[in-house]
Amino acid sequence: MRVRTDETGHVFRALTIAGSDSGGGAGIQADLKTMHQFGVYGMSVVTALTAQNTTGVHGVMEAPPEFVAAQLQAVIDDLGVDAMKTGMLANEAIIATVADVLSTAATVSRPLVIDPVMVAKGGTKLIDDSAIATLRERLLPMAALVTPNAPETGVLVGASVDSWDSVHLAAERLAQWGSDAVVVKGGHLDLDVAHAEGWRLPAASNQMVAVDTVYAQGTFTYFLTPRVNSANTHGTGCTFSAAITALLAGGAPVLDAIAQAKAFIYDAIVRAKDWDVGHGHGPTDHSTPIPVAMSGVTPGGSYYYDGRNWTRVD
Ligand SMILES: Nc1ncnc2c1ncn2[C@@H]1O[C@H](COP(=O)(O)OP(=O)(O)OP(=O)(O)O)[C@@H](O)[C@H]1O
Ligand SMILES: Cc1ncc(COP(=O)(O)O)c(N)n1
Repeated sequence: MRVRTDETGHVFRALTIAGSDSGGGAGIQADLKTMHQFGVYGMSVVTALTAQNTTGVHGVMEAPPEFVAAQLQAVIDDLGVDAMKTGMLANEAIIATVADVLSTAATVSRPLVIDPVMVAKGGTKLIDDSAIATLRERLLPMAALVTPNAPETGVLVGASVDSWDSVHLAAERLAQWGSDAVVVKGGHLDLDVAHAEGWRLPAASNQMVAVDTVYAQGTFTYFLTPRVNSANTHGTGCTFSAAITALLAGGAPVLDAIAQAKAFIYDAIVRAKDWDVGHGHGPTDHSTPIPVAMSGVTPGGSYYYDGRNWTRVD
């Protein structure tokens, strides 16, 4: 994909502030591959190195907070940022440093997506427990969007998220911390929500859906795809939030960006379903073609993507 520009020749730039995954499926590597695929110039601030592969995280080395600040300042001072995301932030000192730098830079006016990465697939913690409050108090108020999965949502609001009602309640509570929008990702949620919501899913669908629930300005909007039965889902959360960030860098409205990113991650999981990359949870296919944009998503609607088209199902 060629780098995209606007009519004045401005190259769209996106920044990821995250950890390195030596296995290339998640973290900084997934983010940069995804941004590149969306035609956006990607930049990175590395918070931690992980010795990681598809079987798990075998070691972590955190960057000194001053060096995270130095990377961030270097990018902001010279290249400029149209949208940015955070992933693995590792500890409280790094979170406070990122918040300090962003709140003094003009960059803070750019959309910030927070993917509150907490635990890797194999169970290794990627952030200290003591850092959660700082993330909530310092970073969420700056966010255009926060993208927790169900367990992360539960940790952030201090209540378990394991029923359809609890998803709604938690999304509302999370928004009170100041993020303009919240998406509770449904990769970990195996609920019969289609039935609960009365969605009219296409007859061909097997009703097993992965639902992402968006809460913004007092309204819930839902994005659904079939649930893919695959072991290769390493880095889905990183890839999804990086795609949203790339689209925001190009000026897309947040709901349209979430829809297109949701279609992208679905296609990327489907394309990598039978891959034999590694012996554990393999990566998704970051070279997936960009799915058609769905512009003008109506807040409050429910939308289903089947790998080709979006259908309104509410
Ligand atoms: N099996 C699946 N089939 C279809 N979509 C999925 C599947 N698993 C995850 N997704 C989608 O991928 C995106 C990331 O969701 P998920 O809840 O898995 O995030 P995550 O927990 O941060 O990622 P990970 O589980 O890799 O740490 C969401 O849009 C979600 O709906
Ligand atoms: C460095 C790093 N960052 C994030 C994740 C989680 O990835 P995801 O939630 O996308 O699977 C990971 N495993 N490693």
